[in-house]
Amino acid sequence: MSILLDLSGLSVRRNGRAVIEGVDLRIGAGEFVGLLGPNGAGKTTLLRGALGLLPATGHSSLVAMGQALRARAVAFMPQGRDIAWPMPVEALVALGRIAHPGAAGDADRAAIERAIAALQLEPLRHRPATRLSGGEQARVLIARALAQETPLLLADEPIAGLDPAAQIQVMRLFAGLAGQGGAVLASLHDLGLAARHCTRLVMLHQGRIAADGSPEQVLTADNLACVFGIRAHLSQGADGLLFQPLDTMT
Ligand SMILES: Nc1ncnc2c1ncn2[C@@H]1O[C@H](COP(=O)(O)OP(=O)(O)OP(=O)(O)O)[C@@H](O)[C@H]1O
Repeated sequence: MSILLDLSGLSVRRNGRAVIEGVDLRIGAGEFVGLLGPNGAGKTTLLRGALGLLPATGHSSLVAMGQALRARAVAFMPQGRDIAWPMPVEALVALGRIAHPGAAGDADRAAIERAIAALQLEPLRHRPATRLSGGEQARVLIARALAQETPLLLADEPIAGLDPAAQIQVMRLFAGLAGQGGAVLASLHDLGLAARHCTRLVMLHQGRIAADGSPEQVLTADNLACVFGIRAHLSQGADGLLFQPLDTMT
């Protein structure tokens, strides 16, 4: 399995406080990894530190490769959905091709069309992106990241604010990217969708990895109680894993 992300001893401080501490994480081709953790656990900080968007100590293969190679190795969908300019949806998706010199060639056009089709944006393609709903804007930003056609995608809460059908479509899309030999690392709060669609889960707790493995290995009663403070039920149904939160521990 070729390794597309290699972090070792990655630590990030914010405001003088250690927010990510000594994270070791290797992600290989074929993996769709859900990055889980309660609010403030450090998911965004870990993603941004791995990308070199926040100063970090330790090793990140993405930082080590330098900016030019990185733009072809990884795409990033940030948590913030701010779209500043009223450019048409298809022009915004096309920005994903900036790392590929010779923009507007056939390969670029094809990549943009694939991304628009994957996120079902055809009816919106000529609309100014600033005049879309929050969920529609999220789909446009996922499409921009997909148009980059990198082997690795990092996505920070990509399905937040999407309706149930769009959430499932995006999770299937990411699983498909992994199935075709890419890799996806996505922070997620929906543990049910994470359990059903991710090949592997990484659970962060106070800046450290508390659990890393298959959904069954990670979503244990002990981990859910200790890290999330909830009681929940995980079972194997006819359609796959079913996760049901039941109550808080307090
Ligand atoms: N700009 C900042 N300056 C200082 N501390 C910050 C800053 N941004 C975040 N933090 C702190 O870093 C810690 C981790 O935040 P981070 O955003 O990485 O968490 P998260 O797991 O992504 O949370 P959420 O699920 O709420 O998005 C939190 O304690 C947060 O208060």
